[in-house]
Amino acid sequence: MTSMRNPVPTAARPAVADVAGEPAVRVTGLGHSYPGQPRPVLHDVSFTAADGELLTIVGPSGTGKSTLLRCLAGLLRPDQGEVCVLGEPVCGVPAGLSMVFQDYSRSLFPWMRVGRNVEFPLRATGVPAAERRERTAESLAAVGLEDARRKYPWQLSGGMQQRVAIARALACRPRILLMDEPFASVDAQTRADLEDLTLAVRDRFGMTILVVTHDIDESVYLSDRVIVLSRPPATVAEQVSVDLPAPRDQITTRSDPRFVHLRTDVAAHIRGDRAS
Ligand SMILES: Nc1ncnc2c1ncn2[C@@H]1O[C@H](COP(=O)(O)OP(=O)(O)OP(=O)(O)O)[C@@H](O)[C@H]1O
Repeated sequence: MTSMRNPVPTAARPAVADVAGEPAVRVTGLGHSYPGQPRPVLHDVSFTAADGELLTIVGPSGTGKSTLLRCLAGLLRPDQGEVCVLGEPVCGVPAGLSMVFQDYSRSLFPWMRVGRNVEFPLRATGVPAAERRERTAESLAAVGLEDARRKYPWQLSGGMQQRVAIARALACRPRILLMDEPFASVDAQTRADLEDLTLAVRDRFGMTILVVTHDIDESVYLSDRVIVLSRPPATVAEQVSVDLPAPRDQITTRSDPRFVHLRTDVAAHIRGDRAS
């Protein structure tokens, strides 16, 4: 497999507002119900993410993790509360925010070569051709796919396709990256590589990353903080700070006794065995 340890571009970020003293993401009293459903999915969800922080969001199956992420991305309008991204209330997809979905096969266009896929959002936002080429090359290099530019997505493995999806998000130079179960559809080794790629990207860009995952070990390995959602209607049951040293390493970090303690703690909070 191509090396994933290539440098991630430290490129200029899009011009987005920064409101002094505001966290990168602020969620206040968020509630959401789907039409026709007997009860709300989310109820009074509140938390913040600091600039450069990596948060994971975990919780029981079907509790509203993806719904929460879609509210943050401006894809769903909550019926209660407020989401602020970079100090601005969200009422549409915020500038400076990109999202990576679980299903890369549906998020990439099969009829476009990899390079075209990566530059697609840049074309849509009117980035000039020379800069599009530069950003596409940088982003593909960042995920170890510099040689795949002229291939079609269906000529790549699942893990490589997800790296293309990550490269496409990086090409937008986001301040905030949302990832919805991004590694759920790849094998264990590729998953570990993509986890390390995510940490490398965060370190290089200093971007704020929020990851929804079902995998408790992954949540502890990646996080500065784990947000545990309760059963529906979901609220924040617990926030677990992860004080494991950096840089993290798949072998050393996961065999650290503190890692084992933290994963047990998160698992207990998901099951509702442990009071806040
Ligand atoms: N578009 C929709 N219309 C109606 N109900 C929906 C819609 N999307 C999700 N739901 C319901 O909202 C609840 C939360 O779904 P969501 O996908 O946000 O949970 P999740 O925690 O991400 O799930 P999982 O753990 O299975 O990935 C579920 O009961 C789901 O059936």
